[in-house]
Amino acid sequence: MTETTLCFPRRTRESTGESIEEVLLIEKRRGLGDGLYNGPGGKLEAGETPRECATRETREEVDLEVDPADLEKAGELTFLLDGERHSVCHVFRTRSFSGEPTTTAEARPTWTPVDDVPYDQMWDDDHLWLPGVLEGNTVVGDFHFEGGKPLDEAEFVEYDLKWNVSFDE
Ligand SMILES: COc1nc(N)nc2c1ncn2[C@H]1C[C@H](O)[C@@H](COP(=O)(O)OP(=O)(O)OP(=O)(O)O)O1
Repeated sequence: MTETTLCFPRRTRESTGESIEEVLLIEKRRGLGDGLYNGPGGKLEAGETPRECATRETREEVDLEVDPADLEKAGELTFLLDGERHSVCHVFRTRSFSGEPTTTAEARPTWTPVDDVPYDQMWDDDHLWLPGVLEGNTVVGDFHFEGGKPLDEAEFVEYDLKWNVSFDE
């Protein structure tokens, strides 16, 4: 069972008198979920906390600096494959970052209006939990996939969600 992270940087952009709420998404260019839109993130390395992992992955994937202490835990998602726990993903959001997101070999970043998130080009479970997370809620979820590895070729079959949970981290 693997622990992973996702980080969703947020900003409010002013444009011709309008405030536009945006989230930084990446188009993943390799690895699990290649070709899908997601937040920056990846697997925890030995000795790393989820916050440290989210910070490192955001730097490595899009060259954006976030401080682990500025990350707000927004979700804990368990992905099950054929009844076995495949991975647990710690989801963070933040409005505090420095630098400009940059395309790397791993990811192509795009500031995306929260009303225009391309759920049809994301993992099948994302439309169930990401809108609530982008509205400021917290969530714990179990997502069941079937059909064998890799996870991104398996079929999403069912889920269970609990909203507005508290996280100690
Ligand atoms: C199953 O649904 C998923 N939804 C979303 N939104 N994100 C997911 C799902 N399953 C996995 N992920 C995320 C979790 C991680 O951020 C990445 C996968 O990370 P992994 O580490 O396995 O893949 P790589 O980026 O190739 O590896 P590195 O850690 O070496 O960067 O997908």
